[in-house]
Amino acid sequence: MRTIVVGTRQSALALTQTNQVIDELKELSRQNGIECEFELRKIVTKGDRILDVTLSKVGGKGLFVKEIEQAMMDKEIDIAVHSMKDMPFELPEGLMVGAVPKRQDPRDVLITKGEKALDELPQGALVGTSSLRRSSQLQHSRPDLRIQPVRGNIDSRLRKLESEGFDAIVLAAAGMHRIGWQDRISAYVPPEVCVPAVGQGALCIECRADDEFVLNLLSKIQDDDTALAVRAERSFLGRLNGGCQVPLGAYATVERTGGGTELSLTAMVGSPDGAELLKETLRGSDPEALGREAAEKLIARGADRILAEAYESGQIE
Ligand SMILES: NCc1[nH]cc(CCC(=O)O)c1CC(=O)O
Repeated sequence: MRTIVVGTRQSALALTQTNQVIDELKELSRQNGIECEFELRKIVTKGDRILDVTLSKVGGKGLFVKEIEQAMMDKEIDIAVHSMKDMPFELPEGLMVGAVPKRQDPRDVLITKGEKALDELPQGALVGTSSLRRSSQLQHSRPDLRIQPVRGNIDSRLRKLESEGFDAIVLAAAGMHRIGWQDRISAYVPPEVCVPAVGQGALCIECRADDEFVLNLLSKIQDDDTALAVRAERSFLGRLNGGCQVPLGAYATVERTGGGTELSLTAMVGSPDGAELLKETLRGSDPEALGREAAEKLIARGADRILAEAYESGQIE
């Protein structure tokens, strides 16, 4: 019987979402008569070892993913469960996205002291986020807000809400729901106000491209609509050169009509201070073409210049 070794980071979120996927895969393999067992292997990544350093100074997003991918190429592990939004645009040769399960809530949320929506925060409120995408869009609708970086895993960011005097911090709804802390969410920020990060709320199950057994198993957990939406969003990301330390976001939804599938993609690029905010919403049926088209429309309006300027001050989600 095949034992599938699942690599994971050790954060509360990584462990929880990996275990949730393993439970689902166990059930799906039983239903489909696929004989296998699962084993969890914890991996400490460079990103985890240097959680208090500004990530842009040490090389950016792939930091949470690279060592896990190396372990997969070395056959120490067979699959890994990542947050889709942490995935760099390009995967290493020999690895692939084996499946994209059904997406969780893609929205950003505010965690405040007391129940407060964005427009109820006091004048000049101190808001914690290290994401230029979030700061750009929040400052665009509330220029009075003071934004300050806050890093660390979800649990340490929540502690910093108290210890560092923030009026609010911004997190992804999906993470809070997955670890069962939805009660701490004070308000949901609508995607019209804050376009989510590319892939936010979705998971990526990565595997070796030649592992037929695993690919067959993973096909059972794939959600086709989520996979299509994420392809459109990531095509946009790829066309704008993939940097995730930059203020861009994209969110796609899928509608199945009688005739076929239609995607709607909203993409944004903004300056970190929110003074400039460009958005496009497009519809179409080819996810890659839609992402490219959105990028080209935004580039024609100056997105390249905004991103180049923001890159200098690069921070990270
Ligand atoms: N930036 C880190 C990160 N990567 C994935 C999530 C959880 C949400 C998701 O899976 O999209 C988070 C935390 C957050 O942004 O609040």
